Amino acid sequence: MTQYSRVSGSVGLITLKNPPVNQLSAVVRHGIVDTVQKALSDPKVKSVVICGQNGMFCGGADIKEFQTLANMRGPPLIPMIHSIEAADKPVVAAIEGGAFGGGLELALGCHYRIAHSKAKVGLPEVTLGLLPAAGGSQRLPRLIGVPAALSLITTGRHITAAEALQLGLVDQVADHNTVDAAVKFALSVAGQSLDARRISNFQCPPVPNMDALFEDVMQKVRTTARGAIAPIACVQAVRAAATLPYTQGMQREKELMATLFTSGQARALQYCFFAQRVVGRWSMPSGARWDTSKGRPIHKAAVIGLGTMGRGITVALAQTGLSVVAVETQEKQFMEAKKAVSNMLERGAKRSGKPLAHGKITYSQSLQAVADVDLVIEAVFEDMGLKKKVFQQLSAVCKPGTFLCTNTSTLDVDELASQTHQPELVVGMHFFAPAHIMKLLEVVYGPRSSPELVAVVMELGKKMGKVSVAVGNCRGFVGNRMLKPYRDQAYFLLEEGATPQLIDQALEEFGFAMGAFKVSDLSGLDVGWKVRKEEGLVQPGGGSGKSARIRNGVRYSPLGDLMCEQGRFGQKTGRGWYQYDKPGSRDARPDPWMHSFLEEYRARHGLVARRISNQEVLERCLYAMINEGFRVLEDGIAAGPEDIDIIYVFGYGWPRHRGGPMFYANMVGLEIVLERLEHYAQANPDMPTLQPCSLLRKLVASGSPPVNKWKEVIKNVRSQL
Ligand SMILES: CC(C)(COP(=O)(O)OP(=O)(O)OC[C@H]1O[C@@H](n2cnc3c(N)ncnc32)[C@H](O)[C@@H]1OP(=O)(O)O)[C@@H](O)C(=O)NCCC(=O)NCCSC(=O)CC(=O)CCCCCCCCCCCCC(=O)O
Ligand SMILES: NC(=O)C1=CN([C@@H]2O[C@H](COP(=O)(O)OP(=O)(O)OC[C@H]3O[C@@H](n4cnc5c(N)ncnc54)[C@H](O)[C@@H]3O)[C@@H](O)[C@H]2O)C=CC1
Repeated sequence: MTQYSRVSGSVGLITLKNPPVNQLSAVVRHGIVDTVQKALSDPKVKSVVICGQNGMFCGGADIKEFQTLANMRGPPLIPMIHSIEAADKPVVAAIEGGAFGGGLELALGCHYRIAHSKAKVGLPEVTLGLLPAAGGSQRLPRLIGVPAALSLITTGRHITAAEALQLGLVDQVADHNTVDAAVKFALSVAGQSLDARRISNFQCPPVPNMDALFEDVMQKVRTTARGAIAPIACVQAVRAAATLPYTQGMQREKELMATLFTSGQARALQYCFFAQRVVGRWSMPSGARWDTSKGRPIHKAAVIGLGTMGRGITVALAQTGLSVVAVETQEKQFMEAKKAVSNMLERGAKRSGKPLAHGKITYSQSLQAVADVDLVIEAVFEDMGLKKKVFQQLSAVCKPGTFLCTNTSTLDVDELASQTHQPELVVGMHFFAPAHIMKLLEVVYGPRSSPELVAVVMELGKKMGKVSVAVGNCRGFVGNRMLKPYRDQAYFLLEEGATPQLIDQALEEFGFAMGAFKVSDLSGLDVGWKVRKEEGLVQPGGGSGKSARIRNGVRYSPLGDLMCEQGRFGQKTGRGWYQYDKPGSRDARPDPWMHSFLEEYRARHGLVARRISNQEVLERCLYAMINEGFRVLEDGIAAGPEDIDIIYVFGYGWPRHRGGPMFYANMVGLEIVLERLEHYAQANPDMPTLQPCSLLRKLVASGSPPVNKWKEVIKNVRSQL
């Protein structure tokens, strides 16, 4: 709703009131239309201020209304904003908190904008698969120029009030009460001509070499968009602003929006927006929940093992302002880690403009140094024997009540918990490399983990700027468990006739940041080799004949093992599925050696190469992964499909505009996914991961409900188990 009052004698004050972010729902738009009319027709009112309640101007259109066109009743935004701009009394936007999307477009329709120094503004529509289609794509370039508008609209980034002032997006920045400042300002401009204040009348500031600029930006956007269409439409809309009169530009904005609005990508991106918030409302099978479990403050933390992960975790903790004790036993690693952490902190400080967090870290080569910390994160080698020993030592050294966390990527968290005096105080904190940059944190609880600890760790994740997802304990948890069948299929396809390039290209065209083989080269083939050796799966030389490709009764590809035997560990050795200029280089080039290696391998195993289509690559890799996702849901390891999707979008390079694997399955059609899995399972009876999961069958039998209704079917399936 919207509140109206007259203040300081002659200022009409319109306050948007719609928690949580004063989003422009139909009722608010009604309110704005009515109150603006009231203010303009009241002779005592000489100027108008629009503000929002509870320190927030406006979070934009109500995204929930976008679910169906039928939801979008009420006055449309565009004429509403035009009538404000056309008013003959000055209208001032008082921006506290933030003005985003339609909220900023409303402010751009006002004649003046005053922002609080802590406020942020932006046009984030692109992140929802849309463009600023309430005139934003046409007014912003006219106000701040084409290059700056392109940067804001194609990225959706939020900027500070100071940057907005510098760009000319706001007229004044207030340090104290913004509404008071706006009212004062409104009094001072009452009666003044508004001719030069209506942005739709402006010409876009001229740009030298405009064609070249747009070509360059379009090229960059196409490269980074990974198949997303909204950033491209955003460039096209700004181009219309730069080249067409306002009314024609608005027509173009409308046409482009019509295409985006009903696209699957917009649905996927809006699903991700809400899914990201859903995962914060975690629950455990015991019934413990985010809103009934309280954590306690952490003042001092420790990291054990300063290799690749420990260094990043130390930085991430220090950047939250915590005191950190960093422990590494090997002298060489100890010295290198100190230097590396210091460099990472310096780079972080430069990037963020925040002060260095150096002083908060103390280094030690002894576990005794962690005696007084509140929380420990262990990041030593992925070796159960070693980790068990470390947990026994931690349990003896740490003060009672210390939370003990492991960064293991696959091992059993419960087994580690059972090494300690207080197993309820142990969880997994699974970071992703590089740990100070990657946004995902899988929080792995066991049957004995205390809700208090889960609350503490979820909160700590938030402080580190992570998207934290609470999941149950099983091998590989959610992310790595689902990755295994995906990777296995990629290997099997190589055996059957594909090349690493063919598979990676299909996956990258789908939108993955990197294909399966480039990821494997990046993380190192030796990591999986070590695990497979420990599991007794590796036979030197790979064996020969069909039986060599069956281990424990299921299909197995020894290709990765053979690569490792040849020292091809990936980027670190300069050779892997691709070749690199030198060890450590990142520029992957196809390696002709691979061709003869695969030919010889196929001959040895009696395999005849066949043509593999992109469609088969996608169906086998993605549907195998999705099938495992259904098993994860059935087993209760993830609370809902949103948890899986957010893990994949933030941790595994899944294209956000496809919404995550489970949302994607829903978009493709569950009956189609089921039919294709049945087809591939029949052709490959030795690949049990292709056998459709019973939850998938149940969902199809229940009429393939939309993803937000799966939980009901899952509940039924679990209650029958
Ligand atoms: C605002 C924030 C920065 C606040 O952040 P924070 O404090 O961290 O809180 P959150 O946890 O994020 O959010 C709290 C709570 O609020 C909910 N929420 C936030 N924003 C919105 C919103 N805009 N709508 C609804 N709900 C919102 C959020 O979900 C949380 O609730 P919970 O889920 O219950 O936990 C941050 O929230 C933020 O960034 N918000 C989003 C800002 C944003 O992206 N705004 C842009 C929205 S899109 C927009 O404005 C577009 C337009 O205005 C254009 C409209 C033009 C319309 C024209 C339509 C033409 C259609 C043509 C079709 C033709 C087809 C045909 O005819 O065929
Ligand atoms: N590398 C990756 O991409 C990811 C790794 N992980 C997990 O993180 C953990 C660490 O992995 P990395 O950092 O890659 O390993 P790493 O090999 O780079 O580092 C491990 C470090 O632990 C040290 N260490 C060994 N025993 C120790 C002890 N008793 N006390 C103190 N330090 C000790 C080693 O000297 C080494 O510096 C593993 O469990 C791994 O599975 C999790 C996510 C991603």
